[in-house]
Amino acid sequence: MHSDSEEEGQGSTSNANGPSPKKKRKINGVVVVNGANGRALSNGTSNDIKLHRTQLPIWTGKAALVSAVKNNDTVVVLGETGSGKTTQLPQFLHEAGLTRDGIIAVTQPRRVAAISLAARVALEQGTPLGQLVGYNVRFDEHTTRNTRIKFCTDGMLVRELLIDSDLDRYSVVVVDEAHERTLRTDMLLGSLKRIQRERKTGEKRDRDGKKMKPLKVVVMSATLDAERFSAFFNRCPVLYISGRQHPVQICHSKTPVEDFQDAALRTFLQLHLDHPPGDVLVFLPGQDDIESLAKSIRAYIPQVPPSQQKVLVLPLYGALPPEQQKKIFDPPPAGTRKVVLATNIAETSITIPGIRYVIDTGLCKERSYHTRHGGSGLDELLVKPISKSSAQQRSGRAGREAPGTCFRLYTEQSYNQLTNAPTPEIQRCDLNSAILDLKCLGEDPMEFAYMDRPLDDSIRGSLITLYALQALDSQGRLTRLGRRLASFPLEPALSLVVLSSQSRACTAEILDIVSLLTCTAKLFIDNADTREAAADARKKFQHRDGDHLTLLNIFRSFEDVLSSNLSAASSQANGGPAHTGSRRAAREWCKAHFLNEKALNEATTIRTQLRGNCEREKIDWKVSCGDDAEPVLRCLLDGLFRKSAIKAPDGTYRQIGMQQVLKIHPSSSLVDRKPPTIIFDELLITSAVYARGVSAVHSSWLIDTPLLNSNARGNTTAPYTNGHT
Ligand SMILES: Nc1ncnc2c1ncn2[C@@H]1O[C@H](COP(=O)(O)OP(=O)(O)OP(=O)(O)O)[C@@H](O)[C@H]1O
Repeated sequence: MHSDSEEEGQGSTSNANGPSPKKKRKINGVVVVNGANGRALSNGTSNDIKLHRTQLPIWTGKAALVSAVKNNDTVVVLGETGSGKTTQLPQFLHEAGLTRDGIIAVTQPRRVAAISLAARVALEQGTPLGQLVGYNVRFDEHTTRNTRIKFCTDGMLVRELLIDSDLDRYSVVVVDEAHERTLRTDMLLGSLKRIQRERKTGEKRDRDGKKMKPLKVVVMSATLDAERFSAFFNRCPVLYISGRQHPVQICHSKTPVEDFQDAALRTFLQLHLDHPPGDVLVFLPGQDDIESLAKSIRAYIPQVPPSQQKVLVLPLYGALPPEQQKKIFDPPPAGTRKVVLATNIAETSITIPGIRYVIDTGLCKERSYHTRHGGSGLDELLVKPISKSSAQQRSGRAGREAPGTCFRLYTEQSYNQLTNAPTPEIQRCDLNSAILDLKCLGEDPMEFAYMDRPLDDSIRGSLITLYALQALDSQGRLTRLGRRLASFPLEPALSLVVLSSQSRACTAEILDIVSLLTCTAKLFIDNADTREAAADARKKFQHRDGDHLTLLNIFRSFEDVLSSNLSAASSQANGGPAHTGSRRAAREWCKAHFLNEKALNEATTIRTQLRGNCEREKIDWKVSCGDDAEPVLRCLLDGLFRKSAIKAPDGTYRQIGMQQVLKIHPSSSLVDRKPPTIIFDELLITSAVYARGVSAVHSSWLIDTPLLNSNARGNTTAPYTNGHT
């Protein structure tokens, strides 16, 4: 099946893709830390844990690392996967007294990593999670006043910046997995540079007027482009931790793979039958691929010899509710092989106990945004080959606790042709929210310290959108409305929908709709075989004005099922635990209507948070417009006016302000009715450009939208082009 086997080795020899040790020493201010190799960790006693810590490659470099951080504002730390960077460095700094004046924040691109790392480090420190060591991710925070090491998503730290622009509670910020270059990581890097300067020069004072303590920054990754990060932070020192804990044998496909699903299935079955015990982690591009491979594995397993039929298949993707995600960390029943089917959310930082084998399809899903005319709302999720750094991270997951093997379902030649690192997200995503956050931080988005600057067209497009949303005034200054919009954990356009629900007296309806629009899990779970049955079952929810009000009907019917089966109705009204019987009824109801219960539960959680946001903004979220659809549609139009379109004589639509030609997606309830004017949630390119999530609005309502008003004034672009083009 596979050949071209090579080993990504142990000890201080670097792997084929990394720089040679000699070259490493040449880099500006470099300190080379040589690591030792370790034995597998048992998860058990404190002695085991102490022993494990001392055996990690990073351990011998402890003193050098601590002194480098003490003596420099910023250091870049580069080390192989599993060398101990993420779990140990924060503990070293804490033990060396760097938390006396503030907290250490350790940022992660993904919430699952932040939560599991906090749990691990709390265990290593021998304290309950949430005390000395805690975490903060969207919709979930476990910290106390005593927390000194806080794992958080990069997005949460950016949100904290909006409240405390100097991060004065923090003494050190560790930006982990910086090579992933998420939008929030890049925003953080630029902001941290500013904060360091302001704290150092005394430009900003603390609440008592005293000069603030310097902020230390540590930028970490296994694979990042160290010199670029060093150059960005004024040529700061780079520290290398050489050595990984356990070797990983790499096997490439001999020939190119045509069908990655089929290849992943075969590879899994073959290794399951031929290889010694050990759990398996398979990397796939998306949720659909995961569900389909899970189905195939479950279908094939009954055909293998009975002694080998014990296989536990566990999915892992972003939209999966946290309690389901956590299951991957549990040991499987005795004699069972666990196989985790994951997207790239399992690629960095996390250690899934038991994993000895990785199967890497070499593919991921990447979002890219069309910047034309300031963003037509055309967001594409494309399956793309991963980068070399992702491939290395993926293989690294096999050698966390013991030697492992990684089967790459692509040839060595294909591997060599991969790009070194992914394109920074800031250069391929919608920037509206990021630019609004920068404005709230008092930054000029055209002058911000980007590591990689987005296209000027993208920045300008977002400025125009924010102006049209009235988040900025004609001078490009942040308005009071803009600051309010930024206080919601939503896209600015949806924040505006929520805010305008106050004056239109329909906040209850709008929060239900926006919560469902925001949740990550898919609501509709039909496939080609069940599409007709699903459409029939859901017909009763259809609203004549379109998909948004249909969503509202679905959410409300779901809640009716829950509450009519609740023995204690009050517990549910508070968002408290629902009765098991009502849960069961809700599950069956969802199944009968081909709806994803997870999505509805997620929307319920989001709504609870949004209600909290409304309370802080003094908006009464209980106010309802009853059965009147008009206020709801008008609110949606207030925020989504850039996603409105008018019917052309040929039955297609023209997006207002962009002239984008589009059609209504077949999944919409309005596909046959084709009303004269529509709003939509997103555009999708397949054989044509389709609008999805469509509602009918009155053409006359468009007159009131900021888009037409500002166009009429002829000045949508004027304030931002001067001096910036
Ligand atoms: N949750 C966990 N359960 C068991 N062992 C763990 C856990 N987290 C970390 N470890 C152990 O600690 C080692 C070091 O993990 P750590 O995350 O610090 O490495 P790293 O250098 O940051 O790697 P990466 O860049 O891949 O995240 C792992 O290889 C593993 O042996």
